[in-house]
Amino acid sequence: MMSESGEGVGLSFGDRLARRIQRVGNPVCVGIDPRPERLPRAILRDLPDTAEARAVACERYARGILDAVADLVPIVKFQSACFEALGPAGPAALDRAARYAAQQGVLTIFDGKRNDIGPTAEAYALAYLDSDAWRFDAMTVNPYLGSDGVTPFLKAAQRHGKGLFVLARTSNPSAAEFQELQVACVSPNDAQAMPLYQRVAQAIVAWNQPSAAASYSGYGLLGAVVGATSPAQLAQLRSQMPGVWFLVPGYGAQGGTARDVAGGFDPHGLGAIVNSSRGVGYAYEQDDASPKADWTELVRDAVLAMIADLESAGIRIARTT
Ligand SMILES: O=C(O)c1cc(=O)[nH]c(=O)n1[C@@H]1O[C@H](COP(=O)(O)O)[C@@H](O)[C@H]1O
Repeated sequence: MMSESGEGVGLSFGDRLARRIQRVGNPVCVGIDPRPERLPRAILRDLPDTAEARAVACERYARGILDAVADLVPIVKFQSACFEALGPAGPAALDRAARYAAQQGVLTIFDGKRNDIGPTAEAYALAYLDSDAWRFDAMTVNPYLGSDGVTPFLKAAQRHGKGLFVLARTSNPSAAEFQELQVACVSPNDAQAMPLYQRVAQAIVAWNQPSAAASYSGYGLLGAVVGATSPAQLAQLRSQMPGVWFLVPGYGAQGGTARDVAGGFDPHGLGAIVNSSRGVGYAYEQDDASPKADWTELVRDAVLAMIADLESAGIRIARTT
């Protein structure tokens, strides 16, 4: 079973992402993180005060964003927490929105940062990658439990041409608390200490190697999440992790700039997707006085501005047809 997007059906996730980025000519990932209190007035107007109504409103918001950007960007990322926060109706709204995204031809990431012990990870992999229950092209995974917690996702992703983005060096203020702890490897031959995120990066490279070697683009099915808020680590990891896609959150609302993310790309402008959720999805809040009637036009303008900003930092991708 491959992506419903029809984008390069038959190709691995790494190749499908490369192809789609080259088709649209930019590496922007639009984050869809709906917060009921921040939805556009046009959606909030006459909204009944029920959980079901809020979930339908968030779905309308997600569809509005997709209508505005699906032809512009390679990929979108749904923040599961924002839908789960709406109660039982939230995940159902997420499912409808994700299916709509697939119909629009844009690739999709389920951002739920899932993991558990092996057998439970298998159940998560069954839900998000193996079965028809959810239709996403990729998902985020937390590697804290070690390789037996990641392997079920890896195997399911391989079976179905899907992708994984594994947390490596996250964008949040406390990221260094554990991720930069110096760890020594168990083998006495390998006594050199390194930050924990570097050890995770090494594991990601090893897990990714077979699919990268078999790909056309050189990029495998695994990605690493590396925040825009640590540009030095991002650039260092790029050189250490050839063939691994980066999902780079933290641009915009968290302070990351185009210059900060530039080190995440390879010389061809591939290798990374840069996420912006609030900076794009709530662009209409900045511009209440805008003569543009439709909030989705302001969201589209924000994406065009982000693309131009990334280009100004040298992130350019040659378009292919
Ligand atoms: O995996 C993620 O997407 C993620 C990892 C990380 O290190 N930092 C991070 O911000 N994210 C997610 O990326 C999005 C960032 O949102 P904005 O700060 O509004 O652009 C949110 O959905 C976060 O949960």
